[in-house]
Amino acid sequence: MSTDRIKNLKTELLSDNWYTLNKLTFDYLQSNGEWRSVTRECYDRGDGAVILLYNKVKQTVVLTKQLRIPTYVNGNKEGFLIEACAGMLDNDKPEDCIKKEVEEETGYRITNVEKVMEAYSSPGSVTEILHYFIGEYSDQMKVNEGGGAANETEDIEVLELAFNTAVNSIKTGEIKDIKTICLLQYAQINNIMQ
Ligand SMILES: Nc1nc2c(ncn2[C@@H]2O[C@H](COP(=O)(O)OP(=O)(O)O[C@H]3O[C@H](CO)[C@@H](O)[C@H](O)[C@@H]3O)[C@@H](O)[C@H]2O)c(=O)[nH]1
Ligand SMILES: [Mg+2]
Repeated sequence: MSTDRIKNLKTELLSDNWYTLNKLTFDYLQSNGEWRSVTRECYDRGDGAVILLYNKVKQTVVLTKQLRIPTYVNGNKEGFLIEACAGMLDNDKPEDCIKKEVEEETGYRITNVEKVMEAYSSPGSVTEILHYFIGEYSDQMKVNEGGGAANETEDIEVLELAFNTAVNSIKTGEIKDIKTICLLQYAQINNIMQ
């Protein structure tokens, strides 16, 4: 990883308690032609995958609701967040990861998923790139209650909402998660419910 405008990149570990926080120091060639020394903290939690589960017949989507403590300490009163099903890749390919997460978190066993985009989640400070999928679900695909993997400490509520209600919840502020907003708007723009 090198460009003509970055040199002498040094990485200093600040924390590897759960994920990895590094302090990066480098020389940066500014647009005005001068080199400047820059320091940035950079949090590495690995990459992730997210999916919008949708049903065209019922005009519904399946979302999850769970405690997200960072939102609790930043303005989210009860601390719970409505999100599209998502998980961290660990060592899986994005497509395998997301199918596994769907079954663990929502209880649906789906076979077909479509990748629609990938995007950095918070590029000023977090390394994560997120792989975005959509996938159709039906009642017949339900194989368990969902709620999260048994060996993890997840406590996830599964929500089945009318697509229009979900989209409207962006306006009301009830849905306030960026990956979920991206997928709901992707669905709207591309008319996937039709
Ligand atoms: N002990 C401990 N456990 C943790 C910690 N951070 C996360 N975990 C556990 O690690 C697991 C992560 O669950 P996943 O379903 O794989 O990930 P996610 O939290 O849903 O992440 C998804 O959404 C994030 C937020 O948008 C994304 O950042 C991520 O890439 C992914 O898409 C959960 O059991 C969670 O409790 C921590 O600091 N300590
Ligand atoms: Mg998850």
